[in-house]
Amino acid sequence: MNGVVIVAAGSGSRMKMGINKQFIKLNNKEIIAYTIEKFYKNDDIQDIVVVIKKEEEEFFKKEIIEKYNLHNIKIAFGGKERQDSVYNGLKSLNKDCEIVLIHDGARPFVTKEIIRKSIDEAKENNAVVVGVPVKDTIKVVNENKDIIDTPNRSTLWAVHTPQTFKYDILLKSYEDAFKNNFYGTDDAMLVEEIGYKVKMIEGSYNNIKITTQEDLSIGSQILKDQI
Ligand SMILES: Nc1ccn([C@@H]2O[C@H](COP(=O)(O)OP(=O)(O)OP(=O)(O)O)[C@@H](O)[C@H]2O)c(=O)n1
Ligand SMILES: C[C@](O)(CO)[C@H](O)COP(=O)(O)O
Repeated sequence: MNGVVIVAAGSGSRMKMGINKQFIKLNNKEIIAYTIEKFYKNDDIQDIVVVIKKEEEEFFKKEIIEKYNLHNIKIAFGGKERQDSVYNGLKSLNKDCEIVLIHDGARPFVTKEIIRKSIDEAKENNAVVVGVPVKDTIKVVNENKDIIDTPNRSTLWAVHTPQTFKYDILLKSYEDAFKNNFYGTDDAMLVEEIGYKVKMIEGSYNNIKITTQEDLSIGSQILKDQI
């Protein structure tokens, strides 16, 4: 059985619109509704957990679950950091979950192909993330903004979600991380920390995370192109 944890319990502080960015509408539909539907209308996925803020439960049930007729979606509640939210979602998955995908609620442009490829590769390789090669030259700077390094661009990828794992490996990585008070900025970091290899697979430059207001107009354009 394949399950997905969709994390949507952030605050959207960089969006600066005073609401959880996941409830902002793009072309008349909420961002989180697009994201859930990518997994809901997908035969490769049998179990869906959406992690939300406790105080947004009523709104989420009425304005997303009921409005878009979504059945058998499980709800878990988020924590302080993204990592806490993912862990709460992981614990709500069906006990016979073999492959788990972790996906940001704020990445509505994930495709069926990316989901399929992630599951196939995770079965072979235990742990995989999607990403894209960076197009810009990346500089490392110090606190004074002096450039201190220019890493070789051919080794650099920007990492997206889904990040996909054999369930047992991811659960163990999360348990160890909390034991050691280790916090990462993505799921793969926790798996790397306990010594597993994580494979990168090429995703799409359109699989953006809606983070700032600029991303809303980019997102509307991607939607038009996808229709
Ligand atoms: N405690 C948290 C923090 C983040 N997320 C989710 O993780 C994803 C990626 O996080 P990010 O883009 O940083 O979202 P926010 O935390 O909402 O945004 P910001 O950092 O601008 O406040 C989002 O779908 C967000 O809802 C979550 O479920 N729980
Ligand atoms: C997991 C992630 O989507 C990879 O890019 C990202 O790290 C989560 O969001 P944040 O912006 O780093 O909080």
